[in-house]
Amino acid sequence: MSAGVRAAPLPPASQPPDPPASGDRKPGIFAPPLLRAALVASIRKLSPRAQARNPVMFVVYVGTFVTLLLTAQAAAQGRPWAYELTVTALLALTVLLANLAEGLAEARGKAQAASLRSAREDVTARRLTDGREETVPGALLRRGDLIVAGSGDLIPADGEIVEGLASVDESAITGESAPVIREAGTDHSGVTGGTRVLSDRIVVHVTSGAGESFLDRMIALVEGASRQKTPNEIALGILLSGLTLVFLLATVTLYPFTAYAGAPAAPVTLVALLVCLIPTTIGGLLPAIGIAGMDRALQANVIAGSGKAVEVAGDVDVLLLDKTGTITVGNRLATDFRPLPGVDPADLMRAALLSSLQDPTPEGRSIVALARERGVNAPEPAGAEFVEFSAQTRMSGVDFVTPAGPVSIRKGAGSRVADLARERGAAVPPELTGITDAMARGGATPLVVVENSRLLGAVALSDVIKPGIRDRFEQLRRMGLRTVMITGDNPLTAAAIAREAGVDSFLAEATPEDKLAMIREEQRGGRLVAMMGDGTNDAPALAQADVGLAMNSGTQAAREAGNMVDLDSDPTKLLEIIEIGKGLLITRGALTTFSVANDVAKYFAILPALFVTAYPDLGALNVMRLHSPASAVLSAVIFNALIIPALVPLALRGVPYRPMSASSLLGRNLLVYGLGGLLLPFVAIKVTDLLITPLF
Ligand SMILES: Nc1ncnc2c1ncn2[C@@H]1O[C@H](COP(=O)(O)OP(=O)(O)OP(=O)(O)O)[C@@H](O)[C@H]1O
Ligand SMILES: [K+]
Ligand SMILES: [Mg+2]
Repeated sequence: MSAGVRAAPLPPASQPPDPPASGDRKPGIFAPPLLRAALVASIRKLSPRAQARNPVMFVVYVGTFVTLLLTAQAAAQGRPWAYELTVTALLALTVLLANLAEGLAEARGKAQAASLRSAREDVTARRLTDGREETVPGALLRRGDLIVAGSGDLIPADGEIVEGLASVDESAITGESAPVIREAGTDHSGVTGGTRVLSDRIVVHVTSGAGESFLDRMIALVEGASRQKTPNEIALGILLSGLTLVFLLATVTLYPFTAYAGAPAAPVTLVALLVCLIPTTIGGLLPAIGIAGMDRALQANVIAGSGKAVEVAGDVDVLLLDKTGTITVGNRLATDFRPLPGVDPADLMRAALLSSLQDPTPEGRSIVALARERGVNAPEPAGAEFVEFSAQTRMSGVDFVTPAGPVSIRKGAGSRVADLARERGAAVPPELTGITDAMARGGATPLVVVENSRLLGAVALSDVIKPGIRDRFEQLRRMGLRTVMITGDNPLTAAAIAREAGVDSFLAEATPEDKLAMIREEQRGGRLVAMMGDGTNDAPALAQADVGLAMNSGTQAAREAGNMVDLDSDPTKLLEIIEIGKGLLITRGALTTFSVANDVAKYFAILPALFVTAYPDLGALNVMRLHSPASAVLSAVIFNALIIPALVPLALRGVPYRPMSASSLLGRNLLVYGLGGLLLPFVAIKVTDLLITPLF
């Protein structure tokens, strides 16, 4: 198998566009092992320090102690205390259930991360010290170490290949069984701990020691120890704390009213009322929603550097995408040779072939294949010096010496090669633009070939638009995002592909510096920008973008510059990340709406019942006809506690949504979650009241 891979190396960037199904890594939300871990966590989170992180739930926490004291007081004074104790138990349950929601989210994230991590444990490493090889446990590796991995070896740590080339089985990380080629000095030099070398030998510069790989960092983030609140979470937290304060004042001022009416409300009842009124539902679910966003990124095989990165993805306004390999399949293949008038087609094909014999890009290899297919063959000239393609020069070629004199062949972007031909003293025939424009308008990339000072013609490189990409851009547009295609290709080809793919705009003949400038420009206009990349020259742009998704196969510089890494190295993953980010923000918004609507409804459900003794006239308002003030309060507190676990699946899976503009989405969610949140408590509290009435 490895021999086959070697004979026909796979272009590393041409993995299937569709991410592997992630269902196999997704355990059920209440799966027993997760539930057990979450239960333990929910007890551990009872410490005052953990509770103080969440102001809304902290009020419930303090309230529980207050009602406990009131229970003890009643018992000490010989009064009945069953009602007090029940309220205390229900408030404690509320705190525990909120902890459980967070614990479940953490357990899920940890389970996913652990299944990724298990691949890399107990690996031995062949470390190179002063040219000598020694075997050490993988856990002892440090950043900066050099290791050797040969055929069949597991790579013990994340790193960058500094010497050699190998085909690597990354299925342990990506779930993708096709081997990929990783090579020193290219944009595919990154290797990940836990993947296996199938053939050849590589020397790897370790970039993260034991416990500090991307994966380790993500596990720590999910585990909460190093989890920090995101800006949106902090803003919402302040809003919820404000609401809590308002309700606290409202509840406290109720007391004088009831006292004045001659039937002072019991302090326990006031605490219960307060807990029902403050936004405990969203307060309890908020951490779980944030963790779930990171979980979902991990399920998509994307490792996020922080929760903020995922969240920002949901707010992105502009998406910058590469053409070749992102919008198109990336296997740009030579499909035609078009000689200039007076040029023998065989001369064009021979020159194109010679200049490509050592060109390892898919473009170069396909030119060799097409020329041979058309019956042209030429051996590599002795002493040939290959000139590698670079995005700066947009050319590649070969120089060699024949008995007749030196020969210099270049092939590349039309404008660059025409300039070069002029420099070499050639006149550029007017027919050349006709040939290249015709190719470009059809969406192909023309490569112009020049031999010494003679222009020969052009090679057409055709690429195929990825299936389904048009629909995805359409979806993004409906969500209010703008897509911009950036390409090193000429404007005509760019325009043709842009039109076919349905992107909003494009930037052609772009250098890596242009990318960075464009991101800055958008950001100056107050927009959030997402981009993906894999090369060292993408690193500045990845660092500048608000969401920078680096390919795992990319260089170390790119992986460190971005704030996310895609283990599948699939450029279209950016679209998925944006959907995950949007899902996170929408879920948080929907559950906040639901929670606040709930609280309002509870207010109207309980108050009339409370005051009916003091003000019998309020009986008319008591539309729910609850059994008694005590049963009304208990029903509301029971509902308030149980709604938290009931919404855990929604919080973790995310609110289902269809791509649409922010305003129509807001309208729709207000209707579903606002109206639903208003009505549900009435029904649920009435049913609970009926169920517990026999106990009175
Ligand atoms: N192997 C090659 N040899 C010579 N010229 C090439 C080769 N590959 C590409 N080119 C030329 O260089 C141009 C720029 O290539 P570059 O990789 O920077 O951008 P691209 O692949 O066209 O677009 P994208 O930025 O979307 O990947 C191409 O449009 C083509 O004209
Ligand atoms: K509440
Ligand atoms: Mg390219």
